[in-house]
Amino acid sequence: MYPFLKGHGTENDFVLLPDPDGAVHGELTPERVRALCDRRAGIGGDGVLRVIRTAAVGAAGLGQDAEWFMDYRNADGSVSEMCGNGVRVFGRHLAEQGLVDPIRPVPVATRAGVKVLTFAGGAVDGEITVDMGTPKVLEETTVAVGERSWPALHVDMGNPHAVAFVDDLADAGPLLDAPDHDPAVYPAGVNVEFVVRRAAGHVAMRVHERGSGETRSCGTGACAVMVASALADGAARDTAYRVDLPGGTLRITWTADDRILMSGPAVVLAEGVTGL
Ligand SMILES: N[C@H](CCC[C@H](N)C(=O)O)C(=O)O
Repeated sequence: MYPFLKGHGTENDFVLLPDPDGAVHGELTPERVRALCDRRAGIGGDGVLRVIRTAAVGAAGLGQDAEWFMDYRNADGSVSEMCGNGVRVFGRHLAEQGLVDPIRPVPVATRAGVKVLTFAGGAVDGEITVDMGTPKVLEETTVAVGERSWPALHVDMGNPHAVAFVDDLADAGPLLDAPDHDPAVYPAGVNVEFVVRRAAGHVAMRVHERGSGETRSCGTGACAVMVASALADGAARDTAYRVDLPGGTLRITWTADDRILMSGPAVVLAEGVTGL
């Protein structure tokens, strides 16, 4: 039997696997990840966060100045470079276990480089702000659901996103399958976000996540939505955007020195053991 915990950030939920030296869980096969994320026969989650020391993770961690590495997997077992909601839950777990001190900024290594977390008021249960690094704004493309298609902006947050503005979030339909996208633009698949404007500096979105389907929230996706919205609005840097998702709200700022800061909650709600 193996230890696990369950957590979420704005209802993007994860199975956490404590594995500090990589000796507990062995190889995290896609089959095992799928079994863990299965909402009927497993624990259930949009993804898995393996909590492992950077020194134990091998090449993916090389050169990263952080003690802990977030080994993220999507619910289908695929590997992704980064998970914004996941890294907040990851940080909350480390702080609750006394493995990091929330008084000081906490660096976390990922496949998209080191992300630095700041706990509001230095409190374990405080809102967490993540420096998500510099966004890459790439080409205009299109996405489609059934007969309907929309222009979309390719934004890379360490993982790939396509952001499409719609008149009504219901226009995107049931989002049961991945929206059609250009494989030449997204050879490794894509997270697709649909966004509507609510007011100046305030948007609402839905997301179909690569490897997990439609989720209640996507942190990197909310950052990509904010970037596309700020560009479309001609917003000044350091303008804070409110991004409403089905699972909650994230606050996102694009700084004058070209970094994206994402603030939001993180909850670890259960722990147990599993034979999966
Ligand atoms: N499905 C995404 C990874 C999880 C991103 C999302 N859960 C977040 O909070 O950023 C991908 O394959 O790039």
